[in-house]
Amino acid sequence: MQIEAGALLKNILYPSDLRKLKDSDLEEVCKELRQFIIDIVSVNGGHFAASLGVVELTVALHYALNTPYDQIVFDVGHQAYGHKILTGRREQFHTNRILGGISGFPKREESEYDAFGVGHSSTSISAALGMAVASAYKGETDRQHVAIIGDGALTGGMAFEALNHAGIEKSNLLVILNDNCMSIDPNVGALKEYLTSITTSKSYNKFRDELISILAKISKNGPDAYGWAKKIEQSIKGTLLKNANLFESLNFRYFGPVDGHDVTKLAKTIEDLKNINGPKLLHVVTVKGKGYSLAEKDQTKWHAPGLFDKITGEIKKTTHDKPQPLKYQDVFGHTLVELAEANDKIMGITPAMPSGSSMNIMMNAMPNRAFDVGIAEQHAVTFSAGLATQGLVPFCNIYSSFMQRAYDQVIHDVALQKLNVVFCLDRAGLVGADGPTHHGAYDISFMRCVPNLIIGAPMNEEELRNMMYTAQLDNIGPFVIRYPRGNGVMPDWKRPFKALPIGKGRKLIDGEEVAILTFGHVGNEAAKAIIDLNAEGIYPSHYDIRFVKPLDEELLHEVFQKFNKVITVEDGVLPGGFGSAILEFMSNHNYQAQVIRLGIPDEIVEHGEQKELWRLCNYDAEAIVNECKKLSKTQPTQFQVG
Ligand SMILES: Cc1ncc(C[n+]2csc(CCOP(=O)(O)OP(=O)(O)O)c2C)c(N)n1
Ligand SMILES: CC(=O)[C@@H](O)[C@H](O)COP(=O)(O)O
Ligand SMILES: [Mg+2]
Repeated sequence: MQIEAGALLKNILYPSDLRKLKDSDLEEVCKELRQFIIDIVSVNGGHFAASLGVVELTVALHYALNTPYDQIVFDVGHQAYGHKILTGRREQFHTNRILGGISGFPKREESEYDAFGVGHSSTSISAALGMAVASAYKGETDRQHVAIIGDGALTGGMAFEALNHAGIEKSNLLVILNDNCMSIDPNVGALKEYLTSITTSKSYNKFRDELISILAKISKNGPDAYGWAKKIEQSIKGTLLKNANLFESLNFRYFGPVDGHDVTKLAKTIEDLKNINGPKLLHVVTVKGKGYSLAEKDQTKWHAPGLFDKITGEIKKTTHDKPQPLKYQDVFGHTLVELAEANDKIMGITPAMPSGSSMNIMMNAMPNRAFDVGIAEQHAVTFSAGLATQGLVPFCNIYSSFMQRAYDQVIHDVALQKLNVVFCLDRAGLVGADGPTHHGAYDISFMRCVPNLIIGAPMNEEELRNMMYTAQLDNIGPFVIRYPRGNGVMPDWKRPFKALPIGKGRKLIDGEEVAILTFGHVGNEAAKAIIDLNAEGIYPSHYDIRFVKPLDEELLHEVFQKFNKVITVEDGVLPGGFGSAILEFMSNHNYQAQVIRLGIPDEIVEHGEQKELWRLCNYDAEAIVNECKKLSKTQPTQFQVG
């Protein structure tokens, strides 16, 4: 749906158009931009509050800088909607996150204004520093490089690795810290408390604005003046902050905190900072959800609210004929509390996703036993390992794609030491509208090759509960449980716990001619397919393999002794995945069969609705029906592997 932009915004196709306006027009541009974001996100969905919070910052940056020559790197990128609208994509913005439409995150192939592809957090300072160093090397002394990083993203270790490096480079790097005291949930940690303390330091704030513009003016007048400027700055800051500013200690010149909603002042400040060389950090204070009062009040809910009525603020429920089963994440959250009530060794850990993972259920019920450690996946894993060394049973819940960050920790700190950490990988498989940065595509492949791991995927809520129950029973070493984004399939999910035999699958349907082997929730697609196939007189067997490691060899011998036509289905990449594990088994035991592997192909899968993507990747019920029909017609003269 096309939505009309305001009178000024309508004439801004690119930042060069914005730069033709007077600075007295900027406030109106912000108003129109904010309204445009509200209009489209309310009918289209997507990330909301973060983009509203940086409207002024975005306008000021494109006004003061010479983009795309000057480069802006957004951290995470969920706040870049204003940037997209101002940089040639206003007319496509209604396709945001829709199959075939523009991406919800900055993406290099989409626009030359998107200096760096993002989605995962805490990368902006490293990337912008790389660009700044490259520019210096190429003699592009006039080029500006800006990293915009939120206070949440700054809790990620990578951001500190980059600050540490940038502090000794002379490159022209501006880090803008967008401080709104929020991650998706309220931001956490000592750093957050530190930022609050400098934001509220009255004595320092008194001097800040004057200091920035005086420095910029003096700096412009040559190297001597620059030396004087530095001295004045150091003595003022030294007195006021007693050399205690974290960023100053890392050789950054620290400016701020400034009001992130005063667009003209922001534009002037950014203009001034262009004249100050070396690494510098501008601390900007904003309100997440600014300009939409409901979002300002409940920032977590409005981080990505789904569709809503922009007038009443009512969030629209997806309409279904009958009540939907619970989301897997909620089954996890409630089950964890139930288990923790009975087992006082259980602890909960999430790196910055309390609401997304439903770890907040345990955090509310047992605040001393559940931790949000910030956007710090590596730390989350090794912290869990530490807990496990003391006989506790940590349930460390990490989205599959964010777990990519902590791979060495899984191997070095958990698997090698055979520690009883339970990894719950939420959002495993294709996640939908967030797209390739967030698809939990790789975990089966990258986990399967690590010794000592047990890796299971529940086909439904009852199985998830039983896997979680089994994982905490005995000290059985690291246990990975992967499950998808979205709803389960059982209305009555809360069934009594049963211990599962580790490495044992189950035969769900005893059929003939073709065996369908599934791993996890995709088993439900096979179940649907089998109903359709039966109607056409085709009766395949269905095995829910449950554990990709260790594999149920006994069950697989049964399969390959009976069938020479096999389909494997998984919600993960085919290279090295579940189907590959089955091929390895066949090869190890000299079985020959025609095997069709269905799953995510060896290519980047873009954004779209989950079901659309399953269709596109050919592993939904329809695909299983088609492949099964093809197989059942084939009379193999020669065995093939597909
Ligand atoms: C590595 C990684 N872990 C977790 C996330 C999920 N995530 C996306 S945005 C966000 C909060 C970011 O907070 P902040 O940087 O302060 O931005 P704000 O939303 O406040 O503008 C989190 C935790 C992510 N994108 N990447
Ligand atoms: C930007 C980001 O990384 C998160 O906001 C992510 O989009 C959350 O995904 P879910 O909606 O699946 O929790
Ligand atoms: Mg924040």
